[in-house]
Amino acid sequence: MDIRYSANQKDFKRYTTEETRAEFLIEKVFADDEIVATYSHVDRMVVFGCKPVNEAVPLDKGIDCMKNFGTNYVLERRELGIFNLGGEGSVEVDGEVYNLAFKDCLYVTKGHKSVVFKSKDKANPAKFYMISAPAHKVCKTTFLSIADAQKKPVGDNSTANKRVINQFIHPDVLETCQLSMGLTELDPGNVWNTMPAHTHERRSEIYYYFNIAENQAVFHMMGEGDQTRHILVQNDQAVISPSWSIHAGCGTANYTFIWAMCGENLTFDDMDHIAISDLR
Ligand SMILES: O=C[C@H](O)[C@@H](O)CC(=O)C(=O)O
Ligand SMILES: [Zn+2]
Repeated sequence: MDIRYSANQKDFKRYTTEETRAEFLIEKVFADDEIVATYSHVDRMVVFGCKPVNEAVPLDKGIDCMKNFGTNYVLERRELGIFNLGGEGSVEVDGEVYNLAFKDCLYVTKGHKSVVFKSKDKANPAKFYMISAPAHKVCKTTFLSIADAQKKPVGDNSTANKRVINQFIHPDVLETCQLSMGLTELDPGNVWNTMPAHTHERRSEIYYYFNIAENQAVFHMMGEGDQTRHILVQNDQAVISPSWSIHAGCGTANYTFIWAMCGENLTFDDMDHIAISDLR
Protein backbone atom coordinates (compact mmCIF):
# COMPACT_ATOMS: atom_id res chain seq x y z
CA MET A 1 0.00 0.00 0.00
CA ASP A 2 1.29 3.41 -0.99
CA ILE A 3 1.15 5.63 2.12
CA ARG A 4 1.08 9.43 1.87
CA TYR A 5 1.61 11.54 4.97
CA SER A 6 0.30 15.06 5.41
CA ALA A 7 2.19 17.98 3.86
CA ASN A 8 1.78 21.55 5.02
CA GLN A 9 1.23 24.69 3.02
CA LYS A 10 4.39 26.48 4.25
CA ASP A 11 6.79 23.77 3.01
CA PHE A 12 4.74 23.25 -0.15
CA LYS A 13 5.77 26.70 -1.43
CA ARG A 14 9.29 25.35 -1.96
CA TYR A 15 8.44 21.94 -3.47
CA THR A 16 10.00 20.95 -6.77
CA THR A 17 7.87 19.39 -9.51
CA GLU A 18 9.07 15.92 -8.41
CA GLU A 19 8.26 16.56 -4.74
CA THR A 20 4.83 17.93 -5.60
CA ARG A 21 4.04 14.88 -7.72
CA ALA A 22 5.38 12.39 -5.15
CA GLU A 23 3.28 13.96 -2.41
CA PHE A 24 -0.05 14.61 -4.14
CA LEU A 25 -0.32 12.75 -7.45
CA ILE A 26 -1.50 9.15 -7.64
CA GLU A 27 -0.06 8.04 -10.97
CA LYS A 28 -1.29 4.47 -11.03
CA VAL A 29 -4.81 3.61 -9.93
CA PHE A 30 -5.39 0.34 -11.82
CA ALA A 31 -3.50 -2.91 -12.42
CA ASP A 32 -5.10 -6.05 -13.91
CA ASP A 33 -6.55 -8.37 -11.22
CA GLU A 34 -5.02 -6.35 -8.39
CA ILE A 35 -6.19 -3.93 -5.75
CA VAL A 36 -4.12 -0.75 -5.99
CA ALA A 37 -4.42 1.18 -2.73
CA THR A 38 -3.14 4.59 -1.68
CA TYR A 39 -3.62 5.56 1.97
CA SER A 40 -3.57 9.31 2.55
CA HIS A 41 -3.15 10.62 6.07
CA VAL A 42 -5.09 13.68 4.88
CA ASP A 43 -8.44 12.91 6.55
CA ARG A 44 -7.45 9.21 6.22
CA MET A 45 -9.01 8.82 2.80
CA VAL A 46 -7.98 5.69 0.93
CA VAL A 47 -8.04 5.43 -2.86
CA PHE A 48 -8.64 1.93 -4.20
CA GLY A 49 -8.57 0.87 -7.84
CA CYS A 50 -9.69 -2.54 -9.06
CA LYS A 51 -9.70 -3.81 -12.64
CA PRO A 52 -10.75 -7.46 -12.53
CA VAL A 53 -9.87 -9.22 -15.78
CA ASN A 54 -9.26 -12.95 -15.34
CA GLU A 55 -10.59 -13.51 -11.85
CA ALA A 56 -12.84 -12.22 -9.09
CA VAL A 57 -10.85 -9.78 -6.93
CA PRO A 58 -11.63 -9.17 -3.25
CA LEU A 59 -11.20 -5.66 -1.77
CA ASP A 60 -8.50 -6.88 0.61
CA LYS A 61 -6.39 -8.65 -2.02
CA GLY A 62 -2.75 -8.04 -1.14
CA ILE A 63 -3.67 -5.89 1.86
CA ASP A 64 -2.58 -6.62 5.42
CA CYS A 65 -5.66 -5.28 7.14
CA MET A 66 -4.36 -5.43 10.70
CA LYS A 67 -1.13 -3.67 9.72
CA ASN A 68 -2.70 -0.92 7.61
CA PHE A 69 -6.08 -0.34 9.26
CA GLY A 70 -5.69 -2.03 12.65
CA THR A 71 -8.93 -3.91 12.01
CA ASN A 72 -9.91 -7.43 11.02
CA TYR A 73 -11.40 -6.39 7.69
CA VAL A 74 -11.26 -3.24 5.54
CA LEU A 75 -14.79 -1.96 6.22
CA GLU A 76 -14.88 -2.80 9.93
CA ARG A 77 -14.55 0.95 10.70
CA ARG A 78 -14.80 2.42 7.18
CA GLU A 79 -17.32 3.20 4.44
CA LEU A 80 -16.69 2.95 0.70
CA GLY A 81 -17.85 4.76 -2.45
CA ILE A 82 -17.43 2.86 -5.73
CA PHE A 83 -17.74 4.09 -9.33
CA ASN A 84 -17.45 1.79 -12.32
CA LEU A 85 -15.51 3.61 -15.04
CA GLY A 86 -15.06 0.65 -17.38
CA GLY A 87 -17.14 -2.14 -18.93
CA GLU A 88 -19.97 -3.87 -17.08
CA GLY A 89 -19.09 -5.56 -13.84
CA SER A 90 -20.42 -6.63 -10.50
CA VAL A 91 -19.70 -6.00 -6.85
CA GLU A 92 -20.68 -8.73 -4.41
CA VAL A 93 -21.18 -7.37 -0.90
CA ASP A 94 -21.59 -10.12 1.72
CA GLY A 95 -23.40 -12.30 -0.85
CA GLU A 96 -25.57 -9.56 -2.40
CA VAL A 97 -24.68 -8.87 -6.05
CA TYR A 98 -24.88 -5.38 -7.55
CA ASN A 99 -24.35 -4.91 -11.30
CA LEU A 100 -22.59 -1.70 -12.25
CA ALA A 101 -22.38 -0.34 -15.78
CA PHE A 102 -20.24 2.64 -16.84
CA LYS A 103 -20.69 5.58 -14.39
CA ASP A 104 -22.88 3.59 -11.95
CA CYS A 105 -22.09 4.03 -8.28
CA LEU A 106 -22.39 1.86 -5.17
CA TYR A 107 -22.14 3.13 -1.63
CA VAL A 108 -21.07 0.37 0.77
CA THR A 109 -21.58 1.07 4.44
CA LYS A 110 -19.40 0.13 7.39
CA GLY A 111 -19.48 -3.43 8.67
CA HIS A 112 -19.51 -5.47 5.45
CA LYS A 113 -16.86 -8.18 5.63
CA SER A 114 -16.65 -9.30 2.02
CA VAL A 115 -16.55 -7.09 -1.10
CA VAL A 116 -15.64 -8.87 -4.36
CA PHE A 117 -15.24 -7.37 -7.84
CA LYS A 118 -15.85 -9.09 -11.18
CA SER A 119 -15.99 -8.11 -14.84
CA LYS A 120 -18.71 -9.37 -17.15
CA ASP A 121 -16.43 -9.53 -20.20
CA LYS A 122 -12.66 -9.76 -19.85
CA ALA A 123 -12.27 -8.11 -23.27
CA ASN A 124 -13.95 -4.99 -21.81
CA PRO A 125 -13.15 -5.15 -18.09
CA ALA A 126 -14.82 -3.10 -15.39
CA LYS A 127 -12.72 -0.44 -13.66
CA PHE A 128 -13.82 0.23 -10.11
CA TYR A 129 -12.55 3.54 -8.73
CA MET A 130 -13.14 3.78 -4.98
CA ILE A 131 -12.69 6.07 -2.02
CA SER A 132 -12.95 4.91 1.57
CA ALA A 133 -13.38 7.13 4.62
CA PRO A 134 -13.44 6.36 8.35
CA ALA A 135 -17.02 5.67 9.53
CA HIS A 136 -18.64 5.53 12.96
CA LYS A 137 -22.06 4.04 12.24
CA VAL A 138 -23.91 1.81 9.82
CA CYS A 139 -25.87 3.51 7.02
CA LYS A 140 -27.53 1.80 4.04
CA THR A 141 -25.59 0.16 1.23
CA THR A 142 -27.14 1.75 -1.86
CA PHE A 143 -26.83 1.45 -5.64
CA LEU A 144 -27.04 4.75 -7.54
CA SER A 145 -27.17 5.20 -11.30
CA ILE A 146 -26.45 8.59 -12.86
CA ALA A 147 -30.25 9.12 -13.01
CA ASP A 148 -30.32 9.01 -9.17
CA ALA A 149 -27.65 11.70 -8.84
CA GLN A 150 -28.59 15.28 -8.08
CA LYS A 151 -27.55 17.37 -11.08
CA LYS A 152 -25.97 20.82 -10.83
CA PRO A 153 -25.37 22.40 -14.24
CA VAL A 154 -22.73 25.14 -13.83
CA GLY A 155 -20.40 27.28 -15.93
CA ASP A 156 -20.75 28.68 -19.40
CA ASN A 157 -19.32 28.19 -22.88
CA SER A 158 -18.00 31.76 -22.83
CA THR A 159 -15.71 30.90 -19.88
CA ALA A 160 -14.95 27.38 -21.17
CA ASN A 161 -16.31 25.76 -17.99
CA LYS A 162 -19.77 24.49 -18.90
CA ARG A 163 -20.23 21.26 -16.97
CA VAL A 164 -22.64 19.19 -14.88
CA ILE A 165 -21.80 18.31 -11.28
CA ASN A 166 -23.53 14.98 -10.57
CA GLN A 167 -23.85 14.59 -6.81
CA PHE A 168 -24.19 10.86 -6.06
CA ILE A 169 -22.97 10.38 -2.49
CA HIS A 170 -24.39 13.59 -1.06
CA PRO A 171 -26.68 14.34 1.94
CA ASP A 172 -29.61 15.15 -0.42
CA VAL A 173 -29.32 11.69 -2.00
CA LEU A 174 -28.34 9.32 0.81
CA GLU A 175 -26.95 9.29 4.31
CA THR A 176 -23.26 8.55 4.95
CA CYS A 177 -20.85 9.12 7.82
CA GLN A 178 -18.15 11.31 6.24
CA LEU A 179 -17.95 10.53 2.56
CA SER A 180 -19.35 12.58 -0.28
CA MET A 181 -18.65 11.78 -3.91
CA GLY A 182 -19.74 12.65 -7.39
CA LEU A 183 -18.90 12.91 -11.05
CA THR A 184 -18.40 16.13 -12.96
CA GLU A 185 -18.62 16.04 -16.73
CA LEU A 186 -17.42 18.87 -18.96
CA ASP A 187 -19.24 19.69 -22.18
CA PRO A 188 -17.19 19.34 -25.39
CA GLY A 189 -15.03 22.41 -25.94
CA ASN A 190 -15.06 23.23 -22.21
CA VAL A 191 -11.86 22.72 -20.24
CA TRP A 192 -12.01 24.47 -16.84
CA ASN A 193 -13.33 22.90 -13.67
CA THR A 194 -13.91 24.59 -10.33
CA MET A 195 -12.98 28.10 -11.46
CA PRO A 196 -13.52 30.44 -9.58
CA ALA A 197 -11.64 28.17 -7.19
CA HIS A 198 -12.36 27.42 -3.56
CA THR A 199 -10.96 25.76 -0.50
CA HIS A 200 -12.88 24.06 2.31
CA GLU A 201 -11.00 24.21 5.57
CA ARG A 202 -13.19 21.52 7.08
CA ARG A 203 -12.79 18.89 4.36
CA SER A 204 -10.16 17.59 2.03
CA GLU A 205 -10.80 16.27 -1.45
CA ILE A 206 -9.44 13.89 -4.05
CA TYR A 207 -9.93 14.40 -7.79
CA TYR A 208 -9.63 11.51 -10.22
CA TYR A 209 -9.46 12.52 -13.89
CA PHE A 210 -10.61 10.20 -16.68
CA ASN A 211 -12.01 10.32 -20.22
CA ILE A 212 -8.97 12.39 -21.16
CA ALA A 213 -8.34 11.70 -24.85
CA GLU A 214 -4.98 10.39 -26.02
CA ASN A 215 -2.24 13.04 -26.10
CA GLN A 216 -4.38 15.40 -24.01
CA ALA A 217 -3.82 16.22 -20.33
CA VAL A 218 -5.15 18.32 -17.46
CA PHE A 219 -3.20 21.04 -15.66
CA HIS A 220 -4.50 20.58 -12.11
CA MET A 221 -4.11 23.73 -9.99
CA MET A 222 -3.26 23.45 -6.32
CA GLY A 223 -1.77 25.37 -3.40
CA GLU A 224 -3.12 28.27 -1.38
CA GLY A 225 -5.01 30.80 -3.49
CA ASP A 226 -2.12 33.25 -3.37
CA GLN A 227 0.54 30.55 -4.00
CA THR A 228 -0.73 28.40 -6.83
CA ARG A 229 1.22 25.61 -8.50
CA HIS A 230 0.13 23.00 -11.01
CA ILE A 231 0.45 19.25 -11.52
CA LEU A 232 0.29 17.76 -15.00
CA VAL A 233 -2.29 14.99 -14.77
CA GLN A 234 -2.62 12.30 -17.42
CA ASN A 235 -5.66 10.10 -17.99
CA ASP A 236 -6.70 7.87 -15.05
CA GLN A 237 -4.68 9.69 -12.40
CA ALA A 238 -5.78 11.19 -9.07
CA VAL A 239 -4.67 14.21 -7.04
CA ILE A 240 -4.91 14.63 -3.26
CA SER A 241 -6.08 18.09 -2.22
CA PRO A 242 -5.51 18.98 1.46
CA SER A 243 -7.88 21.44 3.11
CA TRP A 244 -5.52 24.37 2.48
CA SER A 245 -5.34 23.79 -1.26
CA ILE A 246 -7.45 24.99 -4.12
CA HIS A 247 -8.39 22.23 -6.58
CA ALA A 248 -9.23 23.26 -10.10
CA GLY A 249 -8.13 22.10 -13.49
CA CYS A 250 -7.70 23.21 -17.06
CA GLY A 251 -7.57 20.53 -19.74
CA THR A 252 -6.09 20.65 -23.21
CA ALA A 253 -9.49 19.14 -24.15
CA ASN A 254 -12.64 18.24 -22.21
CA TYR A 255 -12.57 15.39 -19.66
CA THR A 256 -14.55 13.97 -16.73
CA PHE A 257 -13.59 13.63 -13.09
CA ILE A 258 -14.72 12.04 -9.85
CA TRP A 259 -14.44 14.18 -6.73
CA ALA A 260 -14.56 12.78 -3.22
CA MET A 261 -14.55 14.63 0.07
CA CYS A 262 -14.15 13.66 3.69
CA GLY A 263 -13.67 15.59 6.90
CA GLU A 264 -15.52 17.53 9.55
CA ASN A 265 -18.84 18.05 7.77
CA LEU A 266 -20.85 17.01 4.72
CA THR A 267 -22.01 20.52 3.83
CA PHE A 268 -21.19 20.71 0.11
CA ASP A 269 -21.56 24.50 -0.03
CA ASP A 270 -19.34 25.12 3.00
CA MET A 271 -16.63 26.58 0.76
CA ASP A 272 -14.38 29.60 0.83
CA HIS A 273 -14.48 31.01 -2.69
CA ILE A 274 -11.48 32.88 -4.04
CA ALA A 275 -11.99 35.58 -6.63
CA ILE A 276 -9.98 35.00 -9.81
CA SER A 277 -8.46 38.47 -9.35
CA ASP A 278 -7.07 37.34 -5.95
CA LEU A 279 -5.27 34.27 -7.31
CA ARG A 280 -1.49 34.37 -7.50
O1 LIG B 1 -16.12 20.91 -3.25
C1 LIG B 1 -16.64 20.55 -4.34
C2 LIG B 1 -15.78 20.01 -5.37
O2 LIG B 1 -14.57 20.70 -5.47
C3 LIG B 1 -16.37 19.67 -6.74
O3 LIG B 1 -17.68 19.19 -6.61
C4 LIG B 1 -16.36 20.84 -7.70
C5 LIG B 1 -16.70 20.40 -9.08
O4 LIG B 1 -16.99 19.27 -9.36
C6 LIG B 1 -16.68 21.45 -10.12
O5 LIG B 1 -16.76 22.66 -9.78
O6 LIG B 1 -16.59 21.10 -11.30
ZN1 LIG C 1 -13.93 21.38 -3.39
